[in-house]
Amino acid sequence: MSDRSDNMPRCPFSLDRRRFLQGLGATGTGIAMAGLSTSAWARSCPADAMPDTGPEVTSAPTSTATTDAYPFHGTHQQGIVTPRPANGMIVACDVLARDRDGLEQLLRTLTERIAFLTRGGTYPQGDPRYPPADSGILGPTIAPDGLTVTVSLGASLFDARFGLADVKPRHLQRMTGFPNDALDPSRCHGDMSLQICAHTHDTTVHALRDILKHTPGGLMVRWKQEGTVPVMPPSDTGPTPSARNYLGFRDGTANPDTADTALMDALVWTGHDSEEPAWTRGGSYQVVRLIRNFVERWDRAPLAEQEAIFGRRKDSGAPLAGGTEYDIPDYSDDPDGQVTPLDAHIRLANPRTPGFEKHRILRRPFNYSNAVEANGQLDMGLLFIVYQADLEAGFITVQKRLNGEPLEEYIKPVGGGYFFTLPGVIDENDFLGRGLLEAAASHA
Ligand SMILES: C=CC1=C(C)c2cc3[nH]c(cc4nc(cc5[nH]c(cc1n2)c(C)c5CCC(=O)O)C(CCC(=O)O)=C4C)c(C)c3C=C
Ligand SMILES: [Fe+2]
Repeated sequence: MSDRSDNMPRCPFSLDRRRFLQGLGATGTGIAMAGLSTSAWARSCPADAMPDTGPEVTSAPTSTATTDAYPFHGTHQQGIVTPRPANGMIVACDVLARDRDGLEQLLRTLTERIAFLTRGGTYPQGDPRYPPADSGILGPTIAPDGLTVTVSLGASLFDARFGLADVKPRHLQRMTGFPNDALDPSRCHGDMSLQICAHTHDTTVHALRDILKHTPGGLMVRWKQEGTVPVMPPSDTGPTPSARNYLGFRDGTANPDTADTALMDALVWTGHDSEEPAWTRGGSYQVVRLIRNFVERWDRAPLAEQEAIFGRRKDSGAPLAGGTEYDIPDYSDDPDGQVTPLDAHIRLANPRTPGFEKHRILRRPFNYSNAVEANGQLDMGLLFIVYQADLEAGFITVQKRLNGEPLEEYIKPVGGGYFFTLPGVIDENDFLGRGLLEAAASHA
């Protein structure tokens, strides 16, 4: 029994509370049903049950995690033009908050947790009568480890619940299937996506568990996909270093150069279009696609066919016309596709014709390897993540061009969603989504 006698809602992590939630069934739904706001819950937590968000890391981390840290505050969120680390995951969530105040509380909590997790720090031991402040999977000192957590919103968040319809990003829509898709509804859409990336896998898992622990009644995970990319040697000179995908080809080669800020303003960051709501400036459209690779079939396909399908050499990643990986393909002297087939993946995705520049997208994919299918086939593929300033001009245009490509014999999109990545958090007084909520309030 608890020794508390006041009428305040108890700390969400107390034993009593946990039993209460178990009795209700699903954690988040239970809280929502019980009519408790996350803010009331947060207020009821004793200070020593909450992590210390103050000091920078001073002691050496206990794991192999690194002390690389990306600054949290800025015009844009991290995790978009940030170099792709070895581990990434997308967690699509439904928002359980019941009104705009609850949504604001959720966004403020996310801001506070992500600011802490990406900076790192040490947790207090706390009162043993309460659950520990942290899962403990990284030890007592949390190293930043190159962690980025990128928060994006799905079209469903702009339904009637929060009164945000009037300020929805212009192109944000529910993802619909393309001809080769076999979308599994349980792996599609979501009110919010969290892209969590770091050098080590444990850091991403720790961040997710921390965020979920601090947002009871605010978020419920809908689906999740983890992925990895091989770490590339420093000798790699590409603008966004490529890494081999599970079809054995170098992936990322022809990405737009993330160091070119004018190019990023044109291709990746939203808000340069006067028809978008002003609050979207500094955000980006995020597309997530879970694309299964039929690796058993692929591994039996001739090398020449594989290279013709992509339009690149498998060993070096160079265009079929020759040169080295980062040489820009030129199709002008190959109008009939004698060297690079007209339906090669890279030629369809970017024909390099005048005016096509505006359709370029920033790809940030990870390879995934899940369990085994019932028929014994490996469930492997690409956690395809792309960012663009304009969803229609970017992914949707490029995917329509790719519809029917020869690669489709070896791939099957099975899930994903469209999201809008919120602009960055400027300083300590700002929080994720502040501009959106202020715009909605002034529209009312
Ligand atoms: C709708 C956009 C795209 C989807 C979906 C997509 C799936 C997909 N791609 C690969 C592997 C490679 N893609 C490569 C290049 C490339 N792909 C897209 C777009 C989509 N890919 C673009 C825009 C480009 C760049 C084209 C260019 O500008 O030349 C390459 C070549 C190397 C590289 O540039 O990264 C590979 C390899 C897989 C396996 C896949 C789905 C499973
Ligand atoms: Fe591709």
